Amino acid sequence: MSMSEYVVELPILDISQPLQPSSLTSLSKACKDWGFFHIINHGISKDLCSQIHYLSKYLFSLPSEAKLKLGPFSSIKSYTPHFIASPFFESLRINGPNFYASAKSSEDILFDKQTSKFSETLQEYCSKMVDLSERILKLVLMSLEDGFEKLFYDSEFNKCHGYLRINNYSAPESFEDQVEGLGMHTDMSCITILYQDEIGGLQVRSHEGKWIDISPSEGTLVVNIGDMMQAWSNDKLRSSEHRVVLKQSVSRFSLAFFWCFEDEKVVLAPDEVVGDGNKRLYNPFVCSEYLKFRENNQRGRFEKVGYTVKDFAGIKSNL
Ligand SMILES: O=C(O)CCC(=O)C(=O)O
Ligand SMILES: [Fe+2]
Repeated sequence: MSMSEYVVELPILDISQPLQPSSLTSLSKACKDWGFFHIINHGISKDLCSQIHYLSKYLFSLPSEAKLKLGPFSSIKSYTPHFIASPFFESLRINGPNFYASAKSSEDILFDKQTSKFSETLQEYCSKMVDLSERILKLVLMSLEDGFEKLFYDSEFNKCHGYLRINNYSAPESFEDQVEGLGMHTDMSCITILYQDEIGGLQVRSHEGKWIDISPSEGTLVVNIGDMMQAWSNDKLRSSEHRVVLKQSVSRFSLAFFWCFEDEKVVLAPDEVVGDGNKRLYNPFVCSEYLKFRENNQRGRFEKVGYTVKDFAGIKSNL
């Protein structure tokens, strides 16, 4: 077996300029095979990411009692403490469309009304993410077939909304080589845009079940396809299982922006997307029903996610 079987070259799209046909071809292949690709020249400065990292570090360093005022059993529910996703993972959620207001309601509870740039900074980051999500989604549609972005963006994706998860991974002390910071899962979004710090540890699962590193690279953001797009595209786009592994004594930080269909959306691949003579692989389903399904299957289990959109809405005779 040669080493090359373990290495994957994901395309790096320069999204500051129109994509060349060859870039569209590699985008289309990456979305089908891996559901992951990279973007550069995206307009998110290193400084903005460092600022959020710095402000978040302070936030996560607060005592648990303070953080637990933000959830999961409080009315605001923006905080996910350790031992829900994994012993090493905690996160804060910022909801759109008014990201400022969402960040501010967490900030006011945590920071005792003292002024910080937390909400302003997150508003800036998230509004840029909204803009990026729209542009990237159009490129993904275009990669399915030229013209699909015009045919489907406004009719199918105009009510999409976004939310950000600020992910903080604490350093494992254990002497095992690999500890899961976030177990294997698929994202429930249409697409996810991820900033990861320089530590690494994000891995995507190949069709054969091998874990492949998605290494960080400065100035690069990771984009991945979520379950909603997998179902909507009738499996022409892949929502891959991925996870985060941690190194001993090293903490890690990431920002995951999820761009999603509205809750009441009925997800159904259009005929043009399924294509003549192809079988439809999913029954239509309401977005919020799938979110509920995942929540119920996930609660209290941090080792594995076992259930995806295939289990929920996949047409059984095709499985
Ligand atoms: O922290 C990361 O790099 C990945 C996070 C992730 O997959 C998620 O939040 O869904
Ligand atoms: Fe994820």
